Amino acid sequence: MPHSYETDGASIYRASFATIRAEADLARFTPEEEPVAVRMIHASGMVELAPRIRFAPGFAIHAREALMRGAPILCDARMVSEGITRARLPASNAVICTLRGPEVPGLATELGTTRSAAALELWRPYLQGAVVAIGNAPTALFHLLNMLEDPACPRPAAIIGCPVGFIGAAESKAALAADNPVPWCIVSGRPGGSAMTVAAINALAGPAE
Ligand SMILES: C/C1=C2N=C(/C=C3N=C(/C(C)=C4\N[C@@](C)([C@@H]5N=C1[C@](C)(CCC(=O)O)[C@H]5CC(=O)O)[C@@](C)(CC(=O)O)[C@@H]4CCC(=O)O)[C@@](C)(CC(=O)O)[C@@H]\3CCC(=O)O)C(C)(C)[C@@H]/2CCC(=O)O
Repeated sequence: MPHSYETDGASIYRASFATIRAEADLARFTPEEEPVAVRMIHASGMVELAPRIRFAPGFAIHAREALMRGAPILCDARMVSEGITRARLPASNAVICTLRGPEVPGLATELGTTRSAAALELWRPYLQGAVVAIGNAPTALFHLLNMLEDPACPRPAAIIGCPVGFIGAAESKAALAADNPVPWCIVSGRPGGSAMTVAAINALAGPAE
């Protein structure tokens, strides 16, 4: 007997968002933050994620305005850059991931760090006013914070810092929230990942559902 299931994509999205709004505690989010949190929960399948999603004051407004102005989106991993829905971007924004640049392995050896962290050195020409999306590598987020300690380093408009894992993820996100270099969004603790980070960008880029 064939399985019966919902086949309409738009209906699936509608039902998902309605379920999240019925089950997750979203009361503390501002109207600008709420659609971002909903889409991050949607990408993770976990309404329990809500208390871990944290925004610096004004993050959602700053990030959305930057995207509207045409800011580039700087991604730590291809899983992030590939996931961004180009049709939602308000200004045909450039989506940049430098991880596979031919110079990156050598740079990583020279700097004594991971390729994910070294690749951020290639962000410098694009960093001013950009929207940063770090969804995989804790070392990338730590490296960005170290770069931003230099007052001469260009400032992004907003940072989504949601690396995942057991080594450095919680610590790098706590450091971002504590250092407060520019408006940020984090998922506190070990959870995070490319999918949640992409979801945050896709929410900021397009209309609220
Ligand atoms: C230690 C690393 C971690 N990776 C994690 C989780 C995932 N990574 C995937 C993939 C395919 C990639 N991870 C790399 C970024 C690679 N991962 C690392 C590094 C060794 C170090 C980064 C760090 O610690 O900050 C990193 C390599 C590097 O030198 O920077 C990747 C580039 C490896 C590669 O293929 O060469 C690659 C990213 C490719 C891309 O998208 O461009 C996973 C899919 C794992 C898998 O294949 O099984 C998964 C994706 C998670 C996600 O949602 O993004 C961790 C858990 C983040 C981990 C760091 C923390 C830890 O606790 O270990």
